[in-house]
Amino acid sequence: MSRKVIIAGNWKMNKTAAEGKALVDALKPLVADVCPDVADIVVCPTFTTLAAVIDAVKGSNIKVGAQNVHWAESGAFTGEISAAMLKELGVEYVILGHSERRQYFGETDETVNKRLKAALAAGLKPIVCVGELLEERETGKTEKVLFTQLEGGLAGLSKEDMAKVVIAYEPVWAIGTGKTATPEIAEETHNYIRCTLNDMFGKEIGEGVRIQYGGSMKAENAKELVAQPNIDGGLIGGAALKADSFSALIHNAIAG
Ligand SMILES: O=C(CO)COP(=O)(O)O
Repeated sequence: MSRKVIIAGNWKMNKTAAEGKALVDALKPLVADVCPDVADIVVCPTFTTLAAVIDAVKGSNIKVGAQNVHWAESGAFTGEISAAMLKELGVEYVILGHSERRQYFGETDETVNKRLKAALAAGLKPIVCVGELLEERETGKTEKVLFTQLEGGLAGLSKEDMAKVVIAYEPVWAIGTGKTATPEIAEETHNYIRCTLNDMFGKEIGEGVRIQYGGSMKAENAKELVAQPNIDGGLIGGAALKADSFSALIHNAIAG
């Protein structure tokens, strides 16, 4: 099954609204040649930068995602943002369960699952992150960890809902470290994720789910990674913070 490439920039806690607009203004002409049928290009700014970026991408092939969403519709949840609030702004995608949220903010598979259901109910397209720690890989626990994250994070989803979900495989040891998983290691793990999704939701759904790689992906390694049969794009941190490096990465990934 052919799956459309999806390259998403996770800006993390970087870029004010003015800086985000400047980045998108610089990126637009550099990626204007990328046909929307060939690849989805997404940028995921902070909540406070979303509105400026949504305005700046108008008329371009760049889509916008948020970095988190709360599961409740509204209520006494100081500091949180609902799915309806994101939808109203014009947000299309939302990153869920990033390892930094798991590590620093108490995110669990259960809360990822609640956020995921709220995002889907509101019509947002979720990017669900999974990935193992270095110690887990070194002690042979990678598949067990990924299975638990997928089983818990995707619990109770219908096939129809799963068809709308993107999975991001981000080995925690490769995030921001400059250490990329080799294309072989990444493909082996993506293949495991694909097989797990096939078992959970049936092949007709699992084979269609896009699985991004994330962790020190850059222009230099994007082509080889995305050339792997089960790697359908990337979730990019550092290399997405500059228009020229992100554009080069996107073009190389599409060539993969
Ligand atoms: O965490 C990431 C994207 O969500 C990856 O970050 P880096 O590309 O900076 O390693």
